[in-house]
Amino acid sequence: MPVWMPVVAIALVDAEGRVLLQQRPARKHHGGLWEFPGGKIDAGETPRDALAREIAEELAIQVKPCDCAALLLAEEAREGQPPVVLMLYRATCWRGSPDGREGQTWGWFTREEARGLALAPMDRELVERISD
Ligand SMILES: Nc1nc2c([nH]c(=O)n2[C@@H]2O[C@H](COP(=O)(O)OP(=O)(O)OP(=O)(O)O)[C@@H](O)[C@H]2O)c(=O)[nH]1
Repeated sequence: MPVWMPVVAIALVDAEGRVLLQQRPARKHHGGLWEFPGGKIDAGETPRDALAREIAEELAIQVKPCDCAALLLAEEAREGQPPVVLMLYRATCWRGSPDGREGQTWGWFTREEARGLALAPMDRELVERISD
């Protein structure tokens, strides 16, 4: 088992400054909570490659690795499991229209609206730290 779990996620920001958040499937860790799209980085992938892959799988949009800017880092300890280290990127351009390909509920939210969601713990902190 790895000693830590690298996870990559993205704040997709639309023309009105809202971010895209989606709800985790009930059966998964943090089930039902809202988070940024993304996932675990596979062996041999760079964070940006992992982002492009996850976003295409989850939302059917194409984000070029060069259009992703590194933004924030967060860590979460987990009982009996390796800690998660989440690398959050930001992008304002992509190709295609988001479509929840894994059946997830998703939407665009202002910071104020995001505060009202049941966010995953790291995401609650990240939403506050994203600058305007
Ligand atoms: N994608 C994503 N994961 C997050 C966020 N915040 C957060 O705590 N996590 C946690 O990071 C881990 C990422 O796992 P994941 O389940 O999204 O990754 P994955 O799709 O590659 O996993 P899988 O193939 O096992 O389903 C989970 O423990 C998840 O709860 C976030 O904003 N985005």
